[in-house]
Amino acid sequence: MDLNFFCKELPKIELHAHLNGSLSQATMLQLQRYYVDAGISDKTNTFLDEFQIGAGDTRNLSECFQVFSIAHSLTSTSEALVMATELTLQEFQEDGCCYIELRSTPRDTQYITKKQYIDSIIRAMEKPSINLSIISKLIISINRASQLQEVEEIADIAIERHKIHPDTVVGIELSGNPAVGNFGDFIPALNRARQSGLKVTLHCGEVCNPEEVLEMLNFKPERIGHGVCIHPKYGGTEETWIALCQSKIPVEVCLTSNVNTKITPDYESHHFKELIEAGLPVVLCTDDKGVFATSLSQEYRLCAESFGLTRIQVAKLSLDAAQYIFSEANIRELIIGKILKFMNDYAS
Ligand SMILES: CNc1ncnc2c1ncn2[C@@H]1O[C@H](COP(=O)(O)O)[C@@H](O)[C@H]1O
Ligand SMILES: [Zn+2]
Repeated sequence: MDLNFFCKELPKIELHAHLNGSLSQATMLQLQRYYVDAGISDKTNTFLDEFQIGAGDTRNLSECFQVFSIAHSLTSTSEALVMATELTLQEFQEDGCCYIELRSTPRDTQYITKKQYIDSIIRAMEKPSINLSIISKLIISINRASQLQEVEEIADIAIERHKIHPDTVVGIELSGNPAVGNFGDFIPALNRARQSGLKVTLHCGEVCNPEEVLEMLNFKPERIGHGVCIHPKYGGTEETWIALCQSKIPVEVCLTSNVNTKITPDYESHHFKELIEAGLPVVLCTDDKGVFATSLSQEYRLCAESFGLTRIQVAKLSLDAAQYIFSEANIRELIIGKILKFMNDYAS
């Protein structure tokens, strides 16, 4: 079986995808059309080209964060959010993804409140207007640039919505420009969310900041995103690496995101290798498939090619990912069944 085809057909699990960064060009065009038809848009139209950051792009990590405002201007109403969520879930499904934990940062817009923002995504996940078989869950994001009052407000919304929709709202996370804000300031809100039953994942080690990495690992999140600057070879220290190895916290690995934002020089020198060699749990993820022009199956293929993985090793990555989802055991069993069936069919 051709590797491309194998990676696409393999039932996969996406655990690190930002809604607004995941919008494809096709979805953005459809959203644009919706705004024009509804008579509520005059912006963004000419900027869609600037949304993609491919290999060789000269933007640095901080500059990359500016592109999200283009997507944000296309997800400012309830209808647009429902559309954006449904179309994105459909794309992941068509790429062979059977389970996704999509994440997004609630925003007050000209048209909706933060609560309405979250409720629109929940509605699209629980009662989609199109036929979707992919299992979808929501992780609510807090942006590191937010003021403390806003952080508490988002934690409150996450706690409240988790109570009403415990099977849909499964986690809370910290993201945004890693050069901004201090992790310590977010601990009280994250602790409250955790006490209410929400799982926690943190963007960790996207820039060199060993003190913060240690603080984050001490917090014992259920997962971390990226984990680049943890190994001494990549901007971490002996101490941060030992702390990660001892913690055994699963790392959401985003190969193309790290290469395109130039945190990692190329695929072959990605810290995926060190993580695997140390026996640490990893999950391949896309981060922002729209911004970085990738897909989950492409991430699997790139990983297989860069590190010389066999088909069984590739399938095992997806199977292992089932252990780190935020959903209950019954969902885990369901996904494991799908992946094992694929592996058995492939072997026979
Ligand atoms: C490239 N690495 C990254 N590092 C940190 N945060 C990132 C990110 N990529 C995306 N985001 C976070 O996700 C938001 C867009 O999706 P939502 O509006 O939440 O759906 C960005 O504004 C940023 O806060
Ligand atoms: Zn991310």
